[in-house]
Amino acid sequence: MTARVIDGKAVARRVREEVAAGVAELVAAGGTAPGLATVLVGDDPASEVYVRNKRRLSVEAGMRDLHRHLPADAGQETVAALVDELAADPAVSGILLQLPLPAHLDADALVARIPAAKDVDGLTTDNAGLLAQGRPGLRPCTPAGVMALLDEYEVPLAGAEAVVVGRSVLVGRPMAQLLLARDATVTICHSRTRDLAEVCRRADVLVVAAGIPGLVGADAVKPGAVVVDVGIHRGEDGLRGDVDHDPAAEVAGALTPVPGGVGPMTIAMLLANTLAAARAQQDVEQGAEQGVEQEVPREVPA
Ligand SMILES: Nc1nc2c(c(=O)[nH]1)N[C@@H](CN(C=O)c1ccc(C(=O)N[C@@H](CCC(=O)O)C(=O)O)cc1)CN2
Ligand SMILES: [Mg+2]
Repeated sequence: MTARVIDGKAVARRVREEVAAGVAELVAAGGTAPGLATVLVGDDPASEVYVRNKRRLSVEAGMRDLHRHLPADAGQETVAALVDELAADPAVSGILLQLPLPAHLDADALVARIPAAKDVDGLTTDNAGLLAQGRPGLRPCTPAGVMALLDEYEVPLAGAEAVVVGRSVLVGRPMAQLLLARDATVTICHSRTRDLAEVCRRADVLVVAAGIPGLVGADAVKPGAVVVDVGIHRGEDGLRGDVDHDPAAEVAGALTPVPGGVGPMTIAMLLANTLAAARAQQDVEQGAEQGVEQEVPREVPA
């Protein structure tokens, strides 16, 4: 068997087109184009590429690029002051603090300063708490992108065995919550899991976000399973993921490639979150003008 290729590039393009149509509709209805503030601290080459792509694609979707760049030696107070300034700026719909930050900075403390309504990365404890409680909120972009791919390919989730390898705040934990919200039976694996391959082989849906190149081989894949590879590693012969692709493709029913799988979805979902945040903020402003007491509506992007 050779696995069906899950084409993240194509799905991401379609999501971005839908977001662009949503932005145009918001503006045509008298609203303001969403403003995305990407914040890059330092000059990590991979982060520079990701932020450049986020900016380019946000502009292509009709958004305003409110990018800010700080030097690698910017102190905690300086970054905190910038986040506070963006938080207070009504032109800013969404704030994205590109990770990883230089090691001398306390990333958690900085993320905590982002208002939940502008947290287009879905990383604040407010948005994580809403997700944990199964309530609407802004969702982390990579796991939201994985869910959009699974839906696009009509992967059944209710009652399915889902295994997530990795427990990061950015991917593994929210991924497990999103699958749980869709009634999958979810297992989270990590560096201390005994017999990883055996646990993975139970999965109808296997999501690998461990950050270890080629960690998951064909022996860890149930025949016919849907395998989603979140890893991205730069080697001498190009990019590779956490899954040993070619052998796994002989066993899986469907598999995401690296590149061209989950990566492009991360940016597409960021744009969807930014549009949702802008809509919610502009609804609130209209509500306030009409004297209506209204809580910030937090939409779950498609
Ligand atoms: N604040 C955040 N920081 C980081 C996040 C995030 O979601 N929020 N995720 C990753 C990096 N990331 C976005 O920031 C990201 C990674 C990969 C891609 C992507 O399109 N990958 C392509 C390959 C691109 C290449 O050639 O390098 C692919 O897989 O096809 C987009 C975004 C860590 N930081
Ligand atoms: Mg630190």
